[in-house]
Amino acid sequence: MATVDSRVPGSGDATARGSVFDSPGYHRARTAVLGALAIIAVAVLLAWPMITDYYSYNAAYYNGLVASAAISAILTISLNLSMGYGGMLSMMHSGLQLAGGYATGYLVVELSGSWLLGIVASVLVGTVVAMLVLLVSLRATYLYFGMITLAANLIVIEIGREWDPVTGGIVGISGISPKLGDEVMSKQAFYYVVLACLALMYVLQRNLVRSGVGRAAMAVRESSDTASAMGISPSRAKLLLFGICGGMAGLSGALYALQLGFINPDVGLLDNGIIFFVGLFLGGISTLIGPIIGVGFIALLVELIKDQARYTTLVLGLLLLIAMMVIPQGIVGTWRSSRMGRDKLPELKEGPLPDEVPDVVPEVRGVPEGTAALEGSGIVKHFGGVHALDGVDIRVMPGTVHGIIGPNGSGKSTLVSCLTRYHRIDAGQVKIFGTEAPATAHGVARGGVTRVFQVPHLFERVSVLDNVLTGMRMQESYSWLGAVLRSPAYRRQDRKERQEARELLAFAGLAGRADWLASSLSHGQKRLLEVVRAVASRPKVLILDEPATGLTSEELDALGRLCRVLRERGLAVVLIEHDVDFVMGLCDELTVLESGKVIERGTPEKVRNSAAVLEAYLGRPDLVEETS
Ligand SMILES: Nc1ncnc2c1ncn2[C@@H]1O[C@H](COP(=O)(O)OP(=O)(O)OP(=O)(O)O)[C@@H](O)[C@H]1O
Repeated sequence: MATVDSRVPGSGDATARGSVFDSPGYHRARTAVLGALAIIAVAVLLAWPMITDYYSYNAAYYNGLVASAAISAILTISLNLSMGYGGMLSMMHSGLQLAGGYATGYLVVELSGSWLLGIVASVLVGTVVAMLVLLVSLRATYLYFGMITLAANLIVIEIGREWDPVTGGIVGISGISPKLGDEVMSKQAFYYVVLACLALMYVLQRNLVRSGVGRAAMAVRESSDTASAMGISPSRAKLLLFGICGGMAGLSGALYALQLGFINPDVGLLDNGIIFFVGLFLGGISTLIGPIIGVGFIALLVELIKDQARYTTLVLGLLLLIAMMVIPQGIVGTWRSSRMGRDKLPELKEGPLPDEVPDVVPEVRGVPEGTAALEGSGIVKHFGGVHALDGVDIRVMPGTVHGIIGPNGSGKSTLVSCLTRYHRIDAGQVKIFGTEAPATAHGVARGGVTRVFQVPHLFERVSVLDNVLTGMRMQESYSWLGAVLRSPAYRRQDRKERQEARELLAFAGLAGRADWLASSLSHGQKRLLEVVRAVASRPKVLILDEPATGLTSEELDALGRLCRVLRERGLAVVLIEHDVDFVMGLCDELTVLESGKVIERGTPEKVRNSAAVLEAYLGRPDLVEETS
């Protein structure tokens, strides 16, 4: 799932046409200029040791300056992954850097190990510490997670101060140097090591963010309920991402210790972490290049005011304040959302809906005769004194559209939440194709039951296409390492998924919107997109909670057509809906609830004529007659 910054063009007003910024010529020129600037920047960085050697008596100082900025950029990329893409407020990044620094320091100085081994150890230590902290705070919300990481940061510093034999106590460890054979590596050679690490971490971040692994993490950031409905385990997604962030922070700690030759508890102090936060927000959080640009800018600024060093903190504070007030999306985010920086949207191609059903639409065959796709027996759910469900039985057969109707507050959504394990049931049993349903919501999704919520739960800040791709997460077989290394298997699957996602969008009449931000869609299109995303997860049972609300007649047709296709393909579709015409025209069977109890079940014909329904559900037989 890419974010606004990285690839997704435009926002709501992106339809504006006619200005020079929308012309293909401008976009070609912009790409050429940005490409040239990137090449110049890389060339300057690569030639930096030679440049400083030639122009300065103090080459080592200027060399070290850029190396330090690069090390900070690595840590800021890690912070970006955690806070920006993962939505996890981390206040322990300087502590992770410290832990990484200790690992290298101990290995190189105390155990006389190689610096390369030290780096590996630092990455491991950073990963383990981050994962441990995440494990104890799995249920913590954004702010509480932040406070737990703050506590963890203090603990790491304190351990550093007290664990003398390993950390050297208050004094720390000194004499940490990268050696090649018996010789200490030159500053220039080490500069290139740091640069290579930064390039690697940038690529790691980019590949991760653009893969299903990144999309899963961002889905959890947006809504863990929705992510669960896609079969994504929020805990696993967070653990993986924060573990990777910890490894990166550990790496920056190793490089820090190797560059300066020492590590002590002060490195972990939050004061030292401020530069990473300022760099991240100034450059642009949730943007790929933002952390590097932000940190680079600050490094330059700090150097320019070094004669007034006592004002550095004040300047950084003011800079952050101004950035937040003037460019809250940071330099890169602001550029990307400006007319100059925005990508050109493809022309909208609104044609007739394609007739051919895309292959990605799932198919369910070979279910033993009489086996229900989804079955709830004796479901009881109380919220305190409210008896939301009181012994509800429901059997949804494959290859049918099953409607659940009833007046407001009758328990329809609660029933669905119980069947999909979003609610813990007080009594009863849930079965999927005859087998006891898994205990967790994402387990149920993995068992083939996907749910679309009553209140839209789209991933608004990403593209329409990326929303659909997130739905495909369950089918992705590559590992995070495969995604980072862009293995052939990953690239094959990625290509296939993108093609399938576009076909599915076209089938639902959203072809022209694939590259739009989800937030820029109309209400009806959003609802439709949610259904498409759910279909992309290839469910065997699809539950739609009031999907028709706010849809235009064309969108309603597209939704009805999709539901019929799913039924033909053997899926069970569960439909909660107040639009009586839509329900009666589409459903094979209905379950009618009232005050948490089933008052009728059967064909639309039977329900339409049921006295209990006329009386209890509508309370207005005249209305039913009108709609029949
Ligand atoms: N989390 C909750 N806490 C307390 N009460 C709840 C909760 N969720 C639902 N209820 C109550 O349970 C009952 C059933 O609610 P539910 O939302 O399932 O009804 P519904 O049939 O889906 O209604 P609607 O058609 O308005 O969506 C209502 O009385 C509602 O107030």
